[in-house]
Amino acid sequence: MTDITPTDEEQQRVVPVVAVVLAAGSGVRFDPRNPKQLVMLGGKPIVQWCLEAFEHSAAVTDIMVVVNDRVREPVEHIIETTGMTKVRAVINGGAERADSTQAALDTLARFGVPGDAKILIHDSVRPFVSQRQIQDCVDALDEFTAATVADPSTDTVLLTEALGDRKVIKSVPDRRFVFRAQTPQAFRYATIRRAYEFASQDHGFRPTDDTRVVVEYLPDEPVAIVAGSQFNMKVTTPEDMPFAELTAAIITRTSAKHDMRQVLMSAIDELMGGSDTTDQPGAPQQPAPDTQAR
Ligand SMILES: Nc1ccn([C@@H]2O[C@H](COP(=O)(O)OP(=O)(O)OP(=O)(O)O)[C@@H](O)[C@H]2O)c(=O)n1
Ligand SMILES: C[C@](O)(CO)[C@H](O)COP(=O)(O)O
Repeated sequence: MTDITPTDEEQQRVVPVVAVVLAAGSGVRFDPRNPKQLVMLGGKPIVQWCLEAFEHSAAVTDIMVVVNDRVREPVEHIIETTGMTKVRAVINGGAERADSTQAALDTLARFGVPGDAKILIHDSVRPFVSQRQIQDCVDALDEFTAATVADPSTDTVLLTEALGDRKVIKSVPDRRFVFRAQTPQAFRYATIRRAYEFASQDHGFRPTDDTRVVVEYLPDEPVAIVAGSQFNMKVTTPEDMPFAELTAAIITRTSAKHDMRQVLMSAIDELMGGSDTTDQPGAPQQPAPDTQAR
């Protein structure tokens, strides 16, 4: 494992924390005529939920969005009209997910991002990433060079092989060790860059996520698991929409209640002569991690 213990001088420096939001997919399994990253969910496009989560994160310093020609204009419109301040670039992706990540890594190199920068790569179609998950990814990189949000499998997973024209079970992994990969997937820049350099020599390699690139090509670098949840779902097919709509409605309601409590507490605070009520019993609490106000 690479030694990433910072020197005193390095500790004084602010390490960039860059969120890369991948939105260059064509959503074939959803509806290729209707890019899913732009589909409205609880009153705003799916990609906007993700962008706002990173914009509001205290840990994230910069955001890069990876798009295709079809979605570029609407995505730029969202960034402009919502007044996001952390988006540094909207770049073109590639044919496959890994090509889009590669495009982001190349752009970061051109920007001169340091090797110890923390890079969080996120699917634009996982709208409900929580502030806790983002922060836990950032923190995990103080100990590891790679980490991924993942959710323990509640299903028993079957690994299969072909037998004639059927599939039969080859093995059944112990469920206690089985997790479902989610995003963000987080890396020190030098680590993910090196893994992708190796992968680029291997033309048949088609990873569906970024941690796999580290697992395959840098097997000595452990990839830490960060707690995910079922709410950090990916919108993959139209069947995912009812659950997504329900989750969006719950978050919007919780967030509205939270805002109302904030207004009331400030009013009370003013009436009481300006005492700080935010740390006292009954002071407004953050909504539960998975339903944090965005
Ligand atoms: N060439 C690609 C392919 C995917 N993605 C992004 O990576 C995430 C992966 O989610 P997935 O459900 O696989 O998205 P799509 O590739 O769009 O879906 P499909 O495989 O059904 O076409 C999405 O945010 C997608 O926009 C990307 O930026 N560039
Ligand atoms: C990165 C990912 O979201 C992890 O669950 C996933 O691998 C993305 O793409 P997929 O094509 O749906 O597997």
